[in-house]
Amino acid sequence: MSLAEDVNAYMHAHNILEITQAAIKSAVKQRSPTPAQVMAEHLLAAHRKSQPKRPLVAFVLGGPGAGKGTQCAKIVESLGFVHLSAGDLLREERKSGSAQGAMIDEFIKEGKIVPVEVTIKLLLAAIEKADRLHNSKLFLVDGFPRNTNNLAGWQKTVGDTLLLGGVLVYNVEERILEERLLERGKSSGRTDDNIESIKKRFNTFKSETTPVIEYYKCLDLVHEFDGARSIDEVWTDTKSTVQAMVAKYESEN
Ligand SMILES: Nc1ncnc2c1ncn2[C@@H]1O[C@H](COP(=O)(O)OP(=O)(O)OP(=O)(O)O)[C@@H](O)[C@H]1O
Ligand SMILES: O=c1ccn([C@@H]2O[C@H](COP(=O)(O)O)[C@@H](O)[C@H]2O)c(=O)[nH]1
Repeated sequence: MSLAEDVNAYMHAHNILEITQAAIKSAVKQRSPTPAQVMAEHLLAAHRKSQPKRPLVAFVLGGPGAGKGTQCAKIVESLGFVHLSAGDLLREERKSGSAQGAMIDEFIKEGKIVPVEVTIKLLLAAIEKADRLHNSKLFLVDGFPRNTNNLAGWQKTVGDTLLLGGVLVYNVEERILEERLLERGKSSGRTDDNIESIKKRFNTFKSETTPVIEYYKCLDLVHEFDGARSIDEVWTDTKSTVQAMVAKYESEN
């Protein structure tokens, strides 16, 4: 085969003429003074659309008792996300009775952050299972990343294989959080819904989780909510934010 034939065959096999013509059309349509830029953007968008969809992840953060789980349940019900609570996964793992289970138990009671390798392994296994069994593409990761070590672990292990659409952050003052958690503690059976653990969890949130939120603010990924309002008021804002996040994801992927 000659070089010209080879080139022709390649162009035909990969629709290069059609792709290039569409890029040229979009530059001409816009009468852009920078056609190369418009064409490059068009080609990139076309490439992204042709790739298999990366799952979308939204992190959900806020102090203990801020209403993360409550809002996540509503997002699942109304917008079809899969909810993965890092705390729930750790509590489930704790039941295993292994040495790791005992370690998790101790960390939870003390309000300390479990080593990132343990949490990421549980999160990724749950994401892979939901993707494989139900082709789920929308995930809420609730209560993670809890500190900068979690953040680094996520970036190293997950990188760009999942698309971070945003970080939902619920702000509530400690006085209200304490009331909510003590009330929840009457029936939750959680070993950390007592005043000693609650104080420790507040300290961990302030010293370790706040820097993570600040980091994502710098990337313009944070959506903050006043979580002290009624559940329905918080939901109204949450819903419109998450709907916009999904719409952007669907249009770009
Ligand atoms: N907006 C709200 N107003 C009043 N009570 C609320 C509100 N949101 C949640 N609650 C109640 O506060 C308690 C804590 O809520 P939730 O479990 O959703 O918080 P969380 O942030 O997931 O907590 P944690 O981090 O400890 O798991 C629950 O008993 C819940 O019913
Ligand atoms: O990424 C995480 C998430 C949670 N933990 C530990 O679990 C408890 C309870 O978490 P909730 O989100 O309130 O259910 C938390 O205080 C940590 O001890 C963790 O280590 N890493």
